[in-house]
Order: sequence, then C-alpha cells, then structure tokens
Amino acid sequence: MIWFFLLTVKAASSAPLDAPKHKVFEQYEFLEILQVGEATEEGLHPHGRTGSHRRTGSAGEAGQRDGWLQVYDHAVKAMAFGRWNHFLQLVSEKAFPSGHLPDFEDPKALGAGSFAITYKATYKPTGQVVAVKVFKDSAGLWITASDYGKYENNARIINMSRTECVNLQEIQQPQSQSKDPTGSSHVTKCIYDGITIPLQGGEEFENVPLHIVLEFGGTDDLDKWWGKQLKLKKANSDYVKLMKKATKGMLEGLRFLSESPGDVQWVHHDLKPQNMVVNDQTAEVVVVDMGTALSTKNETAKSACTPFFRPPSFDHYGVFESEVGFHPPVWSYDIYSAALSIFGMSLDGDFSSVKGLDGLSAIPVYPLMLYVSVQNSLASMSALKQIQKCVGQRPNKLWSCTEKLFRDAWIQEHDKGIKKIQESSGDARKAALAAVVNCRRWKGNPGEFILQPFPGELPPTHTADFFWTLADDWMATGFDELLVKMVSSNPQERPRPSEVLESNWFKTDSVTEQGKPVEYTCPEMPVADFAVLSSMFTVVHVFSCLTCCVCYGGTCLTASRLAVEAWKWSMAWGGLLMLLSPFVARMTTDLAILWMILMMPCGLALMVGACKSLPADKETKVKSILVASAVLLDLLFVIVTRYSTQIVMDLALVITKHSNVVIQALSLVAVPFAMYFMWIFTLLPILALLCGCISLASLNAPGGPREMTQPGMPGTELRGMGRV
Ligand SMILES: Nc1ncnc2c1ncn2[C@@H]1O[C@H](COP(=O)(O)OP(=O)(O)OP(=O)(O)O)[C@@H](O)[C@H]1O
Repeated sequence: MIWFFLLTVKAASSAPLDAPKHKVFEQYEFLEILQVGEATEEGLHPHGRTGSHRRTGSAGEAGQRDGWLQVYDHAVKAMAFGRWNHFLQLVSEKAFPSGHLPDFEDPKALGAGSFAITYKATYKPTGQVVAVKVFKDSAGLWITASDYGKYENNARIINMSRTECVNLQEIQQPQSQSKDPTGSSHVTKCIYDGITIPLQGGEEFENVPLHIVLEFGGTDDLDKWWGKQLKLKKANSDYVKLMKKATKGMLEGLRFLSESPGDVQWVHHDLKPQNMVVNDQTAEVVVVDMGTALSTKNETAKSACTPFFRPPSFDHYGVFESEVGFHPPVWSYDIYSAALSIFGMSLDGDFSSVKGLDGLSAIPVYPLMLYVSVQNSLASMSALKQIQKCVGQRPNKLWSCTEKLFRDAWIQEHDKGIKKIQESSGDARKAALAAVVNCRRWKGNPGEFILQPFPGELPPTHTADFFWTLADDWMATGFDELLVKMVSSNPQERPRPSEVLESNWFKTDSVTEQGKPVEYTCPEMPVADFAVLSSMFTVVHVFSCLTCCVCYGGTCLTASRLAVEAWKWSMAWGGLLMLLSPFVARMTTDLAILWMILMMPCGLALMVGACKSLPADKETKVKSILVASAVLLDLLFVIVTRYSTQIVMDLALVITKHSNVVIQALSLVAVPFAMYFMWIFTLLPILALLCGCISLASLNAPGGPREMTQPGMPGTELRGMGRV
C-alpha cells in the first residue's frame, strides 16, 4: 500500500523531486537489495543468480531481464558491425578473453558483479595465481580501451571501477603494511592496474579488455564456503571455532582499513559475506571488492552499496538513496555490516524455498524482518498524515521527507529487538538474542500491508544446532555485549574493530560441545492501520447488506399489506447505525464531534420511536435503557476522540489549502477511501429513516395493514408512531 502510494505520488508529482537513479524503481527485486553474483566451477550462469544486481545499468541486468533475446540482439549487432571478438564472447557465455590477455592461463570464473567478471588465473611470467577482474558493459561485452571514449556509460563504469585498484594501492602502502601486517593480509591487494595503463597507452592496447589484477584470496566467497561447511554436518564446537576464525580475519581486515595509523582511514562500505573470500589452504578470510570504498579524505562522499547491510540510519529500500555516505566514527559503518554478517553465519543456511535467496547460505534475517515490519508500521493513516505534512510545508522535499519517515521507522523497529537483548540477562537474554538472529516469521499475523522485497516465503524459523553452543560461548566471554554495541543504531556506540578483537571470545579455543537451548518467541508484527481499515471495510459491507435487507425488505413486506410490521426493525436498525456513525466518521474527519451532535439525537429518536411497538409496560423501561446507553456511547466517543492521537485527517481542508499536483495525487488515493466511509454511514441511516417513513405511511394508508390490526395487538401502538 505504502509502495503504491509512493509510486502514485512519484508519478503524479510534477515538482522537481530528488529522484532516485536506481533501477529499483522500475523493477524492484530482492537481489537488487542484496546485490550478489555467483559463479560456479564450470563458469557463469547468465540467467541464474549470476550477479547482475547492482547499481544503475548493470551488465547482468540485461541478460537477466531480457534473457537470450537481449544476447541475440547484441550478437546480431556485434556481427553487423564486424565485432567478431564480441560476438564470440557472447556465444561462449562470457569466457575469459584469453586472446587479448595471453599472459594468463588456466582461467576459472570465480564470481560476477554488475560490471565485472572475476577469474582465477595463473600469471605465466611469474607463475603466481591471481584474480583477474575483467570489466563488461551493460550488454555483457568486455570494455576495451577504444570503447572507453565511445560510450558514456562505459566511461562511467570504468571511472567508477578504476578506483578499486587505485584505492587498494593507496591502502596497501608498504608503511601501512609494516604497521599492521596481519590486518593487511586480510585485505586484497591490487597487483596491476589494467585500466589506467591501457587508457594512457597507444594502439597496442586498443582491443585489450580493461581489467585489474588482484592478489588471489581464495576460490569461494565466505557465503559459499560457509554453505559448504554447513553441509558437512560437523560438530557444533567446530562450527563455533570456524566462525571465530572467520570473524577474527574479517575484523583484522577492518582494523587495517579503519584504524590505519596513517593520515587516511578507509570504509569498505559494502562488507558482506559475498565480498569476503576464504583462502583455500589456510581458511583465512580476505576482504575483497573495494570498488565502493570511501575514506576520511572526503567524509561527505557517497557510493552505491548494498542496502541490506546498511546501518539503520541509512535508506534500506534502495529507493530513496542509491548512494550513501558514512557517519563518523569511520569504523561504524563496516562494523555494523560485520555484525550482520556474523548473524547471517549463525543460521542454518536454509534459504532454498526463497527465489533469489536459494543458493545463499549466510544471509542475516533480521533486516528481512525489519523490511516487512517497517512497511507494516507505515501502512497507517498517521504516516499518510506525516507525508501530507511534508508536502504541505516543503512541496519539493517530498522525497527526502518520506525517506526520513522510512528511516525513522526502521530505527524504531530495529531498536525494539536490540533493546530486548540489552535489557535482559541470563536465559532471557539468550532468548532475545536467538530471536534477533533466527526469527524469520512473526508470531501471529495481524494483517500485513507489505510488498515482499523478494519472491517466495522465508522458511519457518529454525535454530541451527550449533547456535546454542555459539550463544553460550558469546555469553560466557561477553561477546554478546559487543555484538549488541556493533548493531547499535547510534554510530558513536559502535566499537572499533580492535576493541572487538580484544574480546575474550577470540582468546579461548575451548568450546563446550552442546549449548543449552532456551525457548524463544518471535516478535509480534506491528499492526497495520490499513489492515484494521480493511477489516472495517468488511464490517461496513456486512452492515450495508443487513441494512438493505432490513430496510428494503421491511418496507416491501409492510407495504405489501401482509401485516408484517418490519418498519420497527427498520427504525431500530437505522437508529443504531446513526448512533454508531460518529465512530466511523472519526476515522476520516476532524469534524466527527459535530457529526455526533447531529446524529445522536436522530438515532435516539428513531430507536425510541421503534419502542412504540412494545407493550406499554416495557416501553418506558426500554426507552430509559436506550437513552442511558446513548449517553454512555456519547461519553465513550468523546473519550476516544480526545485521547486517541491517531487517524485524524482532514483531507478536505488540505485540498482547499494546497492545490499542487502532489496533493491532488494524494487525494486520489485517500479521498475516495474517506468518502466511502462517509457515504456509507451517512446514506445508510438516511435510507433506514426513509424506509421507516415509507413503511409507516403505507401502514397508515386507508385499507393498509394498520386497519387490519386487532385492538390490543402491537399494531395499536402504531398510532403514536405517526408522530415520530
Ligand atoms: N582477490 C580475489 N580473490 C579471489 N576471488 C575474488 C577476488 N576478488 C573478487 N573475487 C571473487 O569475485 C567475485 C566478484 O568480485 P567483486 O565482488 O569484486 O566484483 P564486482 O563486480 O565489484 O561485484 P559487485 O557488483 O557485487 O560489487 C567475488 O564475490 C569473489 O568471489
């Protein structure tokens, strides 16, 4: 609903909004949030999970969305323009361009990103095993030095990508390496800049695909490696030890980046299991993909990074901000992503039933829960009202204002789970920790108003066996405390990597085999106002049907001279609806009190009128009960209106005050909604009243049923009714 609303606003707005550049607005896919790519031992799969999920105009997007048609189209164009090497590249499914890079042998695809495919290869002159990252354009074709100037998009891709090698060479300066050799070994190194040199070189480089050569870190990324480990069904303590080692390596790499004693410190800015590789021999973790790195040289710079792993104070939907910066202190961004990676590795790795996540093993589910709960908490009239306020005050700032709304809701929902861990101890704390790490579904489902960011349902919450061993180990060493700080929504509270590395968790290798499981419950999903309203719609429809039956049916029966005195039900029903109508009016207008003042006496009059049909002894009693109930209802209404802060929107007022397009678009969605309630609850009592009058008139008509009623029967009281 919220998405629908945003899209409506966005589409209708003619104001110069700060529009997102991200493709996500056209085709919203979960993997665009996660931004992962995959390769297999055999090569790359252009239509599978293969990495195309990043930033604007990603190469794989073409292949992924349009499939073979796109490839065919490009192949035909390549042939038509005589670009045979490109044609061959397309038909051979992105094989390594050995013809133009003859110094490398035995290439094997390691993984694919949006703009590059990375291969493991041996550099023939030295025999060194390296990782060669070859850049491709949006059609999946290698970008050569001669292409660079021809196409604006290629220049953009290359300018962005060349920073990776340049950054790495700056990060891995000999003096920094000597100060923290361990940390340095956990960050990849750039051996050769195959972008800058060919671009400056002459004709001989014209057809060379632009590339960079990196130190080879390992065959599998951390996600894939962890998935393989989980399948081995090792002892619980072994998983804890492996995880400790991986976490240590990751943090040492981060320490090297963000705590470098030099003038410049670095933020990786896209840390996730898919951007860390594991050394085949030593099982040590190496941080790769520095293409999005930021540094203290320019603290206001921004880059595109995976929304899923962003700290709470940034846009997680990738809709509002395709690029984000970082908040000081410099380590705070990556340390948060590191904690999420640890959460991801603490799961059972089963995402098989979720299209887009299948094949992945270390995905933290906490952000997935938040995606849904944030949308749900924003599916409210108060959120709509806030958006309205943003628009009213600053017509051109709708986008950033709405983004803030989403961000604040994210922080609020995020803090709920973390606070539960902070405020508890012992088993209760372990249970709260287990919920944050493992919960994939809510307890109960009080109405979801969401757009699933990924197709398919997450599998039911299941705790990995080793989790309890892990949780016990964390709690025994105080690492749980650090984890909670790492995911704090306040960047200032997040510890430095070196501080985390000081934890006793890394100092002991003796791990108990079987942890103690505790019962834990997953949180309740916040109730969406819109879900409540949709139930209201159902109730309203049931009421309308009943009213139609009672009023029309009653009138027909009475008028048909069958002496069925249905008029009295019709009047009683109409009166009841009138008495209830202010409660509904309150949902849509500030003027509900006025509504109540109008409706209460009318409703009461109808109901009291209906009492005339009762025997004289009961009539007074029922009348007094009715009057007393109506007064109580009045009181209740005043209390509800006075103390409930939610759902009071005066759309009519806003529309008259402002008349820009955005407001009109907003009203397109909200006004019919409001009007619907108003009409139903205005029309129904009026209908009931009309029906009551018609039936009375027909009763009183000469030769009508009234004349047929015997003295002493209920119909004798009808005479009084003529005055109602
Ligand atoms: N130095 C390296 N050693 C071994 N494997 C590597 C190395 N660098 C990258 N890889 C592998 O190649 C994959 C893709 O690399 P990388 O993430 O750098 O590409 P990218 O185009 O920048 O991707 P993305 O669009 O996700 O940023 C990685 O997931 C990893 O498996």
